[in-house]
Amino acid sequence: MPVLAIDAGTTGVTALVVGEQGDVLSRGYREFAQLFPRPGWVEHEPDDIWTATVAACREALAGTEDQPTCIGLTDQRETAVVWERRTLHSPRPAIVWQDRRTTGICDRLRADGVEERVAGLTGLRLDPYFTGTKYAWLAEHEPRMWSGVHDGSLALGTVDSYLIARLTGGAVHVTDPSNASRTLLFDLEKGAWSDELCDLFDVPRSALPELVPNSGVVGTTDPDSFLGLSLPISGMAGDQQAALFGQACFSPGMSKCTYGTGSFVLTNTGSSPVRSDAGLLTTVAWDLGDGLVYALEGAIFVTGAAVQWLRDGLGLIDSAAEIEGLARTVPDSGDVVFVPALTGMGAPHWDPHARGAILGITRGTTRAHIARATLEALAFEVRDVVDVMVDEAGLSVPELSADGGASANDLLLQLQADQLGVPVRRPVVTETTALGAAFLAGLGTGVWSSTDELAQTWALDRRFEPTHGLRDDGRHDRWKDAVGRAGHWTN
Ligand SMILES: Nc1ncnc2c1ncn2[C@@H]1O[C@H](COP(=O)(O)OP(=O)(O)O)[C@@H](O)[C@H]1O
Ligand SMILES: O=P(O)(O)OC[C@H](O)CO
Repeated sequence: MPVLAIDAGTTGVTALVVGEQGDVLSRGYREFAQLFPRPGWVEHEPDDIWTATVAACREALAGTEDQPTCIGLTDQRETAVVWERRTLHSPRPAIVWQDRRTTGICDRLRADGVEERVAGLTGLRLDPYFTGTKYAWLAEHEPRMWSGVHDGSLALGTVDSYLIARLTGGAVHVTDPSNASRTLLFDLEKGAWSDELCDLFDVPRSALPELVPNSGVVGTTDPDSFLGLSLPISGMAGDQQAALFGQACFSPGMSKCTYGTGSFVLTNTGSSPVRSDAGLLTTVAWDLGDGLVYALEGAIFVTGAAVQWLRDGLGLIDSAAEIEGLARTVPDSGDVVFVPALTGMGAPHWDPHARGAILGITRGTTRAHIARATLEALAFEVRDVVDVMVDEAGLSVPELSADGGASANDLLLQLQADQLGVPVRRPVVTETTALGAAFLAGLGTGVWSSTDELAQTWALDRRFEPTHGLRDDGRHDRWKDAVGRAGHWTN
């Protein structure tokens, strides 16, 4: 009884048909347009996301004889979508999580002294990253459109809610606690929308989706809207939480890092939310119907994107995969340090004014040293987050499970193990966001009976052991020094 998993990511939609052994039977993928209407603004056309979703699913379904019995959905989180309840069309593009236009709103709210209260309720920070600030911007700048949100003709939601509305022909308006916990509108401990936060961001509670658990049937696809299929939608989660689930990190203390455009480290902390004053986010991992499970998260904005910049900005490599061979032609970075703060810094520094820096260049520096310094930077960034988890939050991280596009890079994962001083393990299936969505959906319809059964499907591809002595060889101190210099670069 296979499951169709839809991963609606930031740059494209992946669809997988997943078999009962957690194996991938077929795949589909479609990119969609990234819109940059002004510097620092990032938008998506919701219709484009929907069209890419249908096309990716069509491709995946055509690739296997085994037809799925249910659907799981995971999404890029935080992105704010508005649509007409009646027609399902959007009056304006979605404002993407990467969009920085709400920096001024965050500064104003901070000056009003509400940050501590907001952080206390949500486990997040006042940062343009989060959905509530984007709604507040729409309320302020597009009041005519926003009156439709107040009068009930327009619905609000993140990409999960929007796609479920489209899949069900408008019959269902839901979200789950993992996505809701990224909006700045969700009370983390109560597990419910907060009226106080809705007032603060000028969001009518009635425009928000209904909260449902991450696993269990929430609706059925409308055959007229979705490929002639009538399938139960029975699992959903934000993509980083789905990856934690797909890595079978079901017990407190288990950690994963997804290396994509950015990197996201999540540690399962069980039924109690663990707070951080040092730059980590407290978030809902999932609710399987028996209470909230929480995670501590380090969200790093630029990691794989730095590799893309070497390819597209500098032309040092022709493909992302080439970086490994190039970096292996030198034994080390020759004292070059690259701080890839290309769009500011996320966890644990949270400095939107930081910019990238390459330090330590000499006449002997080659493109191979820059490539190696880039991979070292990715490993340092993740180490900084894990160090805060261990030193400030008191968590133990005895090993890290790696996934995502850049986890194909063996040198990166070896550098990571060396920096962390603990093993890094890579599963056979590294598309863990989609896999997690499939697991949640299959649990919701009885394809799998328990998380114990799911844990059996986790298969090791390779384990990277730390090299003795490299964690404390002085390179990380030089990195920290360089990070300090890259900070507060713009006004
Ligand atoms: N072999 C590799 N080494 C380093 N980075 C890589 C490699 N392959 C892909 N990447 C990087 O991984 C990212 C793509 O990973 P993916 O998981 O698809 O990201 P996303 O879900 O954020 O779109 C790109 O930023 C790319 O530069
Ligand atoms: O779509 P991705 O894989 O870049 O992930 C985006 C994150 O969920 C943003 O918080």
